[in-house]
Amino acid sequence: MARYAHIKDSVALITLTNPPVNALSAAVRHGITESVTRALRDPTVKAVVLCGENGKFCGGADIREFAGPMTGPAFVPMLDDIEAGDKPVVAAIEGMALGGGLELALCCHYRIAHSKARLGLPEVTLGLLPAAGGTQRLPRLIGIPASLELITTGRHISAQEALKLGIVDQVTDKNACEVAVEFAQRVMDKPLESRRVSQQTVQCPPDLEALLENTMVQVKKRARGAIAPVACVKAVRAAATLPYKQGMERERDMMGTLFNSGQARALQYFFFAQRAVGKWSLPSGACWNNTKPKPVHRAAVIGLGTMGRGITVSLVAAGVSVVAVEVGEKQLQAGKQMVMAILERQAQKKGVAAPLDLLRFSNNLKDIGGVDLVIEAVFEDMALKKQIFKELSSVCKIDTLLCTNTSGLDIDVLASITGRPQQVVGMHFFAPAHMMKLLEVVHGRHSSPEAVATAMSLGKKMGKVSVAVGNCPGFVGNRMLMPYVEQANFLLEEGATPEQVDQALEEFGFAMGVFRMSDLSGLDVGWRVRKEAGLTGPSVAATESPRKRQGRRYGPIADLICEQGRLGQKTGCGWYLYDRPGGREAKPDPWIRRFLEEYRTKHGLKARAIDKQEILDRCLFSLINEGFRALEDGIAAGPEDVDVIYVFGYSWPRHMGGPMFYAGMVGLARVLERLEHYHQAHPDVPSLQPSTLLRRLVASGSPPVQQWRGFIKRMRSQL
Ligand SMILES: CC(C)(COP(=O)(O)OP(=O)(O)OC[C@H]1O[C@@H](n2cnc3c(N)ncnc32)[C@H](O)[C@@H]1OP(=O)(O)O)[C@@H](O)C(=O)NCCC(=O)NCCSC(=O)C[C@@H](O)CCCCCCCCCCCCC(=O)O
Repeated sequence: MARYAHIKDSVALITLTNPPVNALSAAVRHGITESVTRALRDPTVKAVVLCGENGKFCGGADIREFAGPMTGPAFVPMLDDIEAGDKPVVAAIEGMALGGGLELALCCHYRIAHSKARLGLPEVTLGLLPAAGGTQRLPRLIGIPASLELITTGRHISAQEALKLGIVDQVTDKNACEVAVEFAQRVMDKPLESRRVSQQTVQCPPDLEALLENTMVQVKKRARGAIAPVACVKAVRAAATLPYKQGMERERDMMGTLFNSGQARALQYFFFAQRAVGKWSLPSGACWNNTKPKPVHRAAVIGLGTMGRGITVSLVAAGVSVVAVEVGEKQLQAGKQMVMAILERQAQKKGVAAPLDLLRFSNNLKDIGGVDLVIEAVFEDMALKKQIFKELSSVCKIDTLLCTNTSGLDIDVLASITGRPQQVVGMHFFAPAHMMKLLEVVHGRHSSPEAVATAMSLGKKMGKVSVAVGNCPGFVGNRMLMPYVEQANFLLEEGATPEQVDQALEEFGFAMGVFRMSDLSGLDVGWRVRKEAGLTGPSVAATESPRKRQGRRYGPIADLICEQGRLGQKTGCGWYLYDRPGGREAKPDPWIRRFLEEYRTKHGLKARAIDKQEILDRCLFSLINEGFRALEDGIAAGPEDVDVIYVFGYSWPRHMGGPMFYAGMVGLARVLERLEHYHQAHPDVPSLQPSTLLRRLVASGSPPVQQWRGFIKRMRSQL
């Protein structure tokens, strides 16, 4: 796990060998300890170079080991011994030095980085802090302000930035290992005292207290209840105010708390969940490693509204040449201006030229004949989309992939309009599409594995986290959102206010509560969907009770609000009041309060006090229940898919792992019991009826979320 070689007469070369990222597993730590001891004892060795196999220095501690009891050499004494040794140790950083990997480099006396290497202390993203001396050594090396920023965000930086900050001593375009060996030969006789970072004093800025306090306020605001960023600030404070040894004690104590926390478990689960969703598979057995994607060099985007603009920007930014089509001249010009402005802003930030040569605008569908892939992003109207797909199948070359950005309409219906249903897939982006990381790739009944592979790989190229999902109304994300929104509406009928519901959800960790989110995206979006579904509008029979649809409870409040022209931020009022149309600051609206009182009186409803727990239980558990149903139906392949969708697409707090992980944390039996309780109280609300999968999991002793895929497979094969 660490290879030892004696080279150039006087240099010991120690290579970490634990593919794919040379993580510091117990075996690797054994290897390092043994090799360093050997080098320090060998009188013919005058200097040591530490590097990683396959051009990767080290990706940090082995995260998988955190799930069980830690064995093997402890990190801190191992690193302290390297630093205290009497022979210079040079870290040759290629690929990455992250987390424990960077901490390993920080205890070396010199650091040489390859120009393409990335460095960082991302422990905070795993619910931890850099507990192998990172919080104490980094501030001594680069000062408090830069350390605070790097440790609390977990940001990866380039070798060039690391050089500027003083983290590395040299950056090279050559083989970093060879450069480090030459470097080691030059410094082998130099004194080491000044090179031991732990022995240096921390340079504190004069306004230290204000800086720490200010950072704490910012971090708490961003953290939405996450505890690790707060601990990171406290650990850096310890570096600034305490001697090294005491600082290390603070670091260890805080790590002890974080290490065993539910948040750390959730974030570490989520790290692997993100990687698991890339390994997609279809019911046919086709999957990520047996299907080759087609290259996409030229694409077309149809429709230059909010979605089309964001998709165009993302494609161009990924190096794909795009023809953006919009039929109306006014919309075309407005879209063109916006797309170019965003691309120019992005390029300015990076200090490069905007790739405008990749971009063409047209008002004629015939201009897209030669593209490899089309993404339709017009208004959410089935008739319009059908007409476009019909045209696309006649103007596009025979092997062009036809994709739709629908947020929930039936992919199979669109595919059936074309003469090439196997080449139709959904690419459901989230607004704003150039910022949001999530992409649902929807496979229809006829979608070919190659079409799915191409959309998945294009999504990755565009910097998205692509999740393959099945075809059903709302796919995974919006399907689960329906019962969540429905419960929030019912809570208003029963006595809650929008701000009370939102406050409970925001305290839970959502960036925005359901009503503020709805105001932001526009209340007309859901209104249109409900009209299409025949739940409201002229298709509803006059004899139908306003609070019942097809024998089920229905909450018409959102429809009534829309009928008043209150469509959210864009109209200056929705569930909240804004200072102007397009305003952002939501204020409670006395009009809504009055409206709700009158509504309840009209329908003979008596308002009751509703507590935070009931709000959370009903909104979250109904959403989770639908997640179980999506798993049961095979629409989502595994709980990781659902969780990644919710964290990246719907701002579910990452430190809660995602809805399915959260259900496991709360206890599946409790989720089941609460759903049963609320379903008994509201028998006319089917979304509260516990799903079969949830019942079966509970009956099987509530296995951990990591085992659900196997369980679901077995459950399906027994049906
Ligand atoms: C490294 C990457 C940037 C590479 O990205 P890339 O896109 O190229 O590849 P993938 O992301 O797909 O990864 C490939 C493959 O590798 C797996 N993997 C990656 N990194 C790790 C890792 N660190 N450990 C394990 N496995 C890893 C990944 O899962 C993929 O495999 P798969 O099968 O899933 O496809 C990118 O991967 C990346 O960003 N990695 C994570 C980097 C990171 O976050 N590093 C920090 C790790 S945490 C750490 O280092 C902590 C240190 O500070 C040490 C602290 C010492 C703590 C000691 C414990 C003390 C306990 C005290 C408490 C006890 C209290 C008590 O109970 O008494």
